Amino acid sequence: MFRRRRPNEPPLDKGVIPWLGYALDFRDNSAQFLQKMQKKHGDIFTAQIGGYYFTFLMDPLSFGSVVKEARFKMGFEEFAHELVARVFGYHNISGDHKHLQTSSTKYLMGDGLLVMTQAMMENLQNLMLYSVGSRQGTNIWQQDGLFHFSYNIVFRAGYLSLFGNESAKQAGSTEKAKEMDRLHSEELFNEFRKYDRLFPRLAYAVLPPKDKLEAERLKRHFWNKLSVKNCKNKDNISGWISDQQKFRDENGMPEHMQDRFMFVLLWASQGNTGPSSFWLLVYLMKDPEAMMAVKEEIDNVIKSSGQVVKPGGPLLNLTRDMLLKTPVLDSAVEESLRLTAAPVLIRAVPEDMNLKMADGRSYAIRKGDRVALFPYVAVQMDPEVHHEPHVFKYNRFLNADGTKKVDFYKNGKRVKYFSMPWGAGSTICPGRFFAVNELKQFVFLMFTYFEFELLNPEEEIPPIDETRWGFGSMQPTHDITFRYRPRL
Ligand code: HEM
Repeated sequence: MFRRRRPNEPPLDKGVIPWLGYALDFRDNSAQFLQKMQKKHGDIFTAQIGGYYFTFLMDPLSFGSVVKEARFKMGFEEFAHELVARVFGYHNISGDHKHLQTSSTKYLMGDGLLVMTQAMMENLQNLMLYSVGSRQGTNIWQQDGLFHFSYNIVFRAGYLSLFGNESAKQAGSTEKAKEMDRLHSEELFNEFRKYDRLFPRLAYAVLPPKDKLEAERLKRHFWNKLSVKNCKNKDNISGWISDQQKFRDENGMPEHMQDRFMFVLLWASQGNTGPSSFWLLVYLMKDPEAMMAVKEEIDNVIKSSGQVVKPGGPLLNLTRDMLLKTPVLDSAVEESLRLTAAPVLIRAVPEDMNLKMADGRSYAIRKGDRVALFPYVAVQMDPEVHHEPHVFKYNRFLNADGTKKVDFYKNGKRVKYFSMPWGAGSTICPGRFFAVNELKQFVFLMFTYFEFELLNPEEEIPPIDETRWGFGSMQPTHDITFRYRPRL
């Protein structure tokens, strides 16, 4: 209450409500709140939010001094453990964050990614090609919400690829096991969406009692469904999941706590990619030139792999190698993430320290405070860095010679962190290569196997739901209807 700004500290704004400070403004619309504060105080300021003092750094040229500062690492872990305990009921053991990183490098990148790409392909094909009946020779138009459709398919395929398939032996046959995969992943998705809707208010600890009970019920549902015991009966469990279980088991973690961790992993791995696949598709569908460029690239990649996808023929074998030959699609993916992925990066300050800005200014930051970056406002929407930042330009991240564009400037200086959908530094999303792969596989299959269009081509892209800023991929306020039918 008595805190005053000291010499060399950033501008301090405590708000008018004691202790709470700006908690409500931040919760209701973090982006708008930060834009207002940036206008009032400039590119660094300290705001009181729910009893904590957060120093927001809004100058992207200075992001390196937060992202690369080793002293923030410990602070982040403490903060993350607290949040995970509150929202998921999971209590960590020593070394488990480090192990998650090592295991993610092994199973979600490099050679591990080859295995995951194959698994994802098989699961996507099981869900997408079966559900439209293309194998049954029908080609009638079907209608769905594009957000629901994309999230549903990408969530379920991602979940099955990581957590494993029904055992063919127990099911009696491979076909029966595939059918069971389709049914139970659908059920899991429906329950997940209920939790997903409660999530922002759960994270801010503002759920009314009835919803709190529902969140508790859902958590238990997932602990049970994803339990180590149930996992043991699955086929094709990914190394990522089995390695996490093995590590915790060997380090004496009780089984019920391991079950809880499985839900943390489901959340981290499936909460963002589905919504992102929706934004990618909807932006492409509203931009005929982008649509054509991506379609042409996909057709060429398939053609040069020597495959012909035709009715009754073999399914498309989309390899990791093929997915590496798509600069246009890569740029479209990056652009849609720039527009719709909006994490807040928070670091706890372990000791009094100085934060150096790119222009030479230096600010004193107090022990116990938090430092935060919100790249969405600070850089992804900065018109100086990204011309017409609200417009989807599928080739924004493409040079004229077809290589990836990485040169973006502010005040004549090169901006290293020009878009940060994955966070950065020691906590950067370890699933990012797998996630981009998933998005591209989904788009490849949509373009290869289906005709699809918005039911009303004039309908605007739905706006972003402003209550979810800070949690990763944003979601739309409402769905948009589209129709699709098999090409083959
Ligand atoms: C479009 C999809 C995705 C987006 C936008 C996304 C974004 C993020 C962000 C912003 C963070 C926090 C970074 C930070 O605080 O600095 C994160 C963490 C994480 N993500 Fe992702 N992610 C996506 C997909 C995935 C997938 C598919 C997986 C796994 C298969 C995954 C696994 C994780 C894990 C385990 C963490 C925690 C890392 C840690 O604590 O060090 N993510 N993700």
